[in-house]
Amino acid sequence: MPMAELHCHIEGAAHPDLVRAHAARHGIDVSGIIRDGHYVWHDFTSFLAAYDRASSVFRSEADYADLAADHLGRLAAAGAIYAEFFVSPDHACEAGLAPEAYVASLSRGIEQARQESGIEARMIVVGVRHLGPEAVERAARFAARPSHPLVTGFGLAGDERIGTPADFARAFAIARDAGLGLTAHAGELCGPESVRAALDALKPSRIGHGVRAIEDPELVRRIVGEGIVLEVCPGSNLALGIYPDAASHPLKRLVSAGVRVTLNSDDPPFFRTTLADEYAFAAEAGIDAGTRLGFTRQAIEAAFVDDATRHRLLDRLGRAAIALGAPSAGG
Ligand SMILES: Nc1ncnc2[nH]cnc12
Ligand SMILES: [Zn+2]
Repeated sequence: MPMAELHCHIEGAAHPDLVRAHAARHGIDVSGIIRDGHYVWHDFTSFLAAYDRASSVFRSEADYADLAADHLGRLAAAGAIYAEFFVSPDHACEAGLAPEAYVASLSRGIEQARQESGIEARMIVVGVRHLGPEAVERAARFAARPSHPLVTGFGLAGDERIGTPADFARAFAIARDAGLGLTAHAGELCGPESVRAALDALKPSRIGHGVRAIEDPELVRRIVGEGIVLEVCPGSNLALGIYPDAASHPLKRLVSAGVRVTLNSDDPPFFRTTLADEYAFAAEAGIDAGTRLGFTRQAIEAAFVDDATRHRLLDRLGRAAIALGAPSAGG
């Protein structure tokens, strides 16, 4: 099945073996976050701490170029034709690399993957919510510089329980004025009020997660009416205990309500998932192949790319669907 992804954190895509190898080179102890070849954490706070620690082992430009090429190569091998990933200048600074060098090296990884597999990719700079409005504005000012052609979006990640979306309105205004696409994590740890506040204050075209909007039918109607796209990450939600089991996850109910849904892996090895697993989750939830193909079309339609690239990707999707003998990816 041809796939596309809009929501994955690049450091969160790092495989534990790769992190261990870099950690050994730099003399960093990662025994507290990797055991038996898997990341260990027990709640959202300890997940974020493990994520920060894993991020700290990527220090050189080559480290990041390899990480992006490895991530995109895996996606392409599984059938993805397009991927956006989040990049965090704050994490690069923490690891001792200047944001410019960070984005330049990730861009090289994107170019390498494109040449090797044909996958197209873009980057979304994120501000980290729990670092506060100043840090998020700094990230927005960096994203707004016209010097990184593959940076096409700006977003808000981090701990949704800290602060309110209005705190970040200035950062989003900077990014909007620079012509960047906008997305914000909301409705993951917190409920529908958090999604509503993000829509009101930040005016993004996409919401990262947003699944807890399902708790408020009026908000679901607003999301449908305004054409807001949800970057749904079922494997992440289950791993973090947002929902106790697959049957409780609202993916199918969101689709039935008419919400524009995309499927995403968020931080795949942390949550023991892949993008292909997310599509398989949808199939197991009873979502038919045409609708699953529609998730890919939805992602390309909502992607932060220029129109020529979007048309090329839609064309490629159409041809892949025909080759599969798949039902239409309409909708
Ligand atoms: N699932 C997630 N939610 C918020 N911030 C994150 N940063 C990395 N993964 C995240
Ligand atoms: Zn995320």
